[in-house]
Amino acid sequence: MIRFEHVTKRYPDGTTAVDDLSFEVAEGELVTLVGPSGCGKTTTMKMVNRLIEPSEGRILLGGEDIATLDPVELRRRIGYVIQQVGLFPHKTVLENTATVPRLLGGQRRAARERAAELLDLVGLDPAVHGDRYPDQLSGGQRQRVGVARALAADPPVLLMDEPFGAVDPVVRERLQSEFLRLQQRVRKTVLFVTHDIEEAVRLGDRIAVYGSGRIEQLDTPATVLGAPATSYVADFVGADRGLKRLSVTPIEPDDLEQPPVVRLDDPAGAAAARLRGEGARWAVVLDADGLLHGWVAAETLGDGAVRDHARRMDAWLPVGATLKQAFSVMLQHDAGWIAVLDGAGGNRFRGVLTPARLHAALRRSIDADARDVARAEVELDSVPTV
Ligand SMILES: Nc1ncnc2c1ncn2[C@@H]1O[C@H](COP(=O)(O)OP(=O)(O)OP(=O)(O)O)[C@@H](O)[C@H]1O
Repeated sequence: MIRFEHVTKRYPDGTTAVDDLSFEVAEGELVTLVGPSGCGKTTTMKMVNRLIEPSEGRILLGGEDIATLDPVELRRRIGYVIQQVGLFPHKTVLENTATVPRLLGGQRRAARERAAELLDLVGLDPAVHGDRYPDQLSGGQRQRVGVARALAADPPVLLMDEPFGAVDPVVRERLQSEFLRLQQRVRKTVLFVTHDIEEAVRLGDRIAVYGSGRIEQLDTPATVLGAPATSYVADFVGADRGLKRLSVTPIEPDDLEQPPVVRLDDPAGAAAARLRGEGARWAVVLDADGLLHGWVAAETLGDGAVRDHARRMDAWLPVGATLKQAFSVMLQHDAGWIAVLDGAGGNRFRGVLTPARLHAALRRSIDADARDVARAEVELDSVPTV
């Protein structure tokens, strides 16, 4: 979808900001460009919407060489979100968001309806925030308006340059989650610049780690963290990359422990006998529809039904959530285990994750990468030398 072919940018003063860059961002893919200040990320991005022209090489968008396109026409196909959002201060939030559809010749009413939909999509209530002016919003809210405005012309491509850089870490994390959810719905082709490796890991389908003017490694977050291609990348992603892996390793059904399961309406005596027989100290409790209710300790089971003794357990996660989320939910609920349910609204109970299982899952993912690296080394070794 976006393809860089041997792109170099040399500024008039002789600085080579980007040096012979070749890579591709697939349709619907989000690639984060990450690296230290001055390594050429912004230059790379601005060449895509022709705010900067390359010195050599070419960039293709949907197969077309962008040098042959009218820049204004090109920019209509590309949403652009930057840190200093650049909203019009004298226009309301709704008017700001509706600007581009209006410029494209849309009717006022249709443009405003579309703008309201977009504000809703980025988590702002048009009825509450639509008529405010930018200086009546928080920094995080302004960023959301920036994203809504970039989406207004429904461009297939989004360029985002440190869009969440100016907000505090808590708001930033929330904006990231919301943006991820949004991207799952709209599936734009996105180039996202950040100098924050955590953000790059969290958002990117793939990460491009920049050295000076060059990409040192372009791969999935798990591979960049697990098998850094060079010592530069290893240094950049940091010594705590094992911890960062938690945020990119999903919970898989095989990671789960299967404790005994009882139903709310089961007779307590029978449940107690069963748990004794299995040597189990507790069981997960499901309701009549098979949905998670909570848990019950074997020693508390007396008369009546399981429901008379069961305790509620609200901490759960869907299959596919990350180990970091699991760890965080465990800490938040001070729980020794958390239930894992089918995602996608199914909510069927799949098993539980314990700290021991979490550790095993982390090991599994590290070992898998170690095998990949070993395999790559064997392949390298088998290349004949002359
Ligand atoms: N107009 C210019 N003239 C000369 N050199 C420039 C110009 N713009 C950028 N540079 C240089 O090109 C290099 C890459 O700059 P660029 O803005 O792409 O980096 P970056 O990775 O986006 O940095 P940051 O994270 O600080 O924004 C830097 O050394 C910068 O000083």
